[in-house]
Amino acid sequence: MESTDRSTQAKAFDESRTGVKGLADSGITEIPAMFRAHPATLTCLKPPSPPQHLMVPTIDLKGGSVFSKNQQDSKTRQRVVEKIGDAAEKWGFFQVINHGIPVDVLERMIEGTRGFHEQDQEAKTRFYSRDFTRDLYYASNFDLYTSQAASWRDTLGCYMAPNPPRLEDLPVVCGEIMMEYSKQMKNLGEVLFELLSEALGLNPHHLKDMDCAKSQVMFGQYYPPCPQPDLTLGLSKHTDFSFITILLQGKIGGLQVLHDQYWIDVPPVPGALVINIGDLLQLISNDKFISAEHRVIANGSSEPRTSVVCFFSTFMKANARVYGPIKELLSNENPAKYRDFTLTEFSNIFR
Ligand SMILES: O=C(O)CCC(=O)C(=O)O
Ligand SMILES: [Fe+2]
Repeated sequence: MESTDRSTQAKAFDESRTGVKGLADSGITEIPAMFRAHPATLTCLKPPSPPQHLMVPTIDLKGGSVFSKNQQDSKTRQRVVEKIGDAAEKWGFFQVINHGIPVDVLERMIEGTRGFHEQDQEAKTRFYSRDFTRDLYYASNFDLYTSQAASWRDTLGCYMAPNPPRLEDLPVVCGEIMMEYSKQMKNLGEVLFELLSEALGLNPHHLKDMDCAKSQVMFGQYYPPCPQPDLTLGLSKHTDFSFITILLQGKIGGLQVLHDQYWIDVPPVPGALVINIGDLLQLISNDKFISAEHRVIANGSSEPRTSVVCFFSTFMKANARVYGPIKELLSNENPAKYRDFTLTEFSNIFR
């Protein structure tokens, strides 16, 4: 496709403000050319099957033992710390169960997100924006004008912390559950940063004291059924610009992580949350933990796929705070692999 065609199509799509859901609802049987992925990407969608034993680790946080400071639970906690450290080093991804967040909160968050994307177009379009520094926006494809091909997905984005939005500024259909879910994410995030600090051999408060748990951005991702799922992606391969990311997937799979040259499915596990290490934690851990590439294949089912992503990150907001490899982790044998960056510099690179 000519690049001018591509940008004309992208502009018309953008100006329609109806997102990919609008295209899917119009009943098209072929996806527009601007969504067709490059042949090399498409080949990569049919990779050789990975060996059976390669599975993203699932870690049981066993409520009480990880959350309490009880002495007799310290052995269980130590084992959890080891498993988390191992997963963060080798995979950059793991799932957690028994994390303490009630199932009904997870379900209501998925339903709320779906409700946002499935409400009347007018109710949604008033939030439509390509200014991703805004506190709240609904849009399709952050990189609409720059990517090789667009992806089959719409997004509701919101900065939730440290300055939470006002309930009255949030969409009615999902505002309350977003506020509640964000509090739950803060609590779980703090527990995870404690465990990750210990896994790095640091005191449990180290990462929290560096403000890793302070900023939160939430994405309500919506992947409508795609008429030609073999020709595009739901979300192209990327790493996350965050310290960590907590992902809630609905019932429909599609998330894959790149591990040992294989694309490995991360199947939805009822009640579980997926945790992944982002670029910022890879940087401050001096590559001890890895920010793994991942992607979402286009949704070939007849139901929409919904996921809720909570990034511990300032994302596109300007922030002068400086981060570099943690000094306590460095030695003659392990010199710093990165220089110090401000978060603003980092987000410009990411952009
Ligand atoms: O929807 C998903 O399962 C993954 C989303 C994701 O990777 C992201 O938003 O960065
Ligand atoms: Fe991601």
